[in-house]
Amino acid sequence: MSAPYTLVLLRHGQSTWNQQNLFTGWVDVRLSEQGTTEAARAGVLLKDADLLPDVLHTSLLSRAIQTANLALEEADRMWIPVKRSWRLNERHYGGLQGLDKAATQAKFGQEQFMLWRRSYDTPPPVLDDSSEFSQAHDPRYADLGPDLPRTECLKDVVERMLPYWQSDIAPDLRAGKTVLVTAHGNSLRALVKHLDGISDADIAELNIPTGIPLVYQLGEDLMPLGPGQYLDPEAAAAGAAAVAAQGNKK
Ligand SMILES: O=C(O)[C@@H](CO)OP(=O)(O)O
Repeated sequence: MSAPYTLVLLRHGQSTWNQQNLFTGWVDVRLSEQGTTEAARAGVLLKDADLLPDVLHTSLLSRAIQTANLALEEADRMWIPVKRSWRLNERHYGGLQGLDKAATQAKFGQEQFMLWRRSYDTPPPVLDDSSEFSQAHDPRYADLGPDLPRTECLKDVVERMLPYWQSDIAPDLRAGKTVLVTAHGNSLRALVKHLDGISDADIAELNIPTGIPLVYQLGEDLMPLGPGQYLDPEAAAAGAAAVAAQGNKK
């Protein structure tokens, strides 16, 4: 098949921990009620735009899987093939997993908080394997061995996500399939950084809203032919602003 190729990125709907304003990372929390509504609406938006996915790629985290299921049910595409990979997981938030974002900002100050949250190459402290928020003993990651992260910065996410983009997503795009990738705020920031050529400094400003499909048309080189388009731009702008403000939430 020849270009343009169609790629749809979808961050999971609001999770219970997004709702409670907690750092989540690899902790496997589910969608909130609002999140299930957002996920189903994402499917309606896809259907209304006549963007019917032929193949789905998700992370191994339940909130992304639930989101894809709900969206594909609305779009009547539950039957499409699925591949899941830890490489699409949220950024591992290390020792911040399970902590309240506003309390963390109050305790460490805004500068340190933003460094951990949005700098490109400063990872949070390592999470100990004995923590209740650790994934060291989670069977879904049993084959990862030394690849299992205990903290990650966005640079680490780019480095573990891009090989999957090349090996698994790119061939589906080149085969002419409409590809849906259902993932997370920071794994999608990593992918958008690659696609839009955003600098290490400027990526700090990018926030991805929950539950709104972001559509790219890609050329032969699998780079965008134009800017990505949210299917509901107004809701996307409001959602991104809400994500940006999470440290200030009471
Ligand atoms: O907590 C997290 O895992 C992420 C996404 O919800 O948060 P942040 O936007 O602060 O990187």
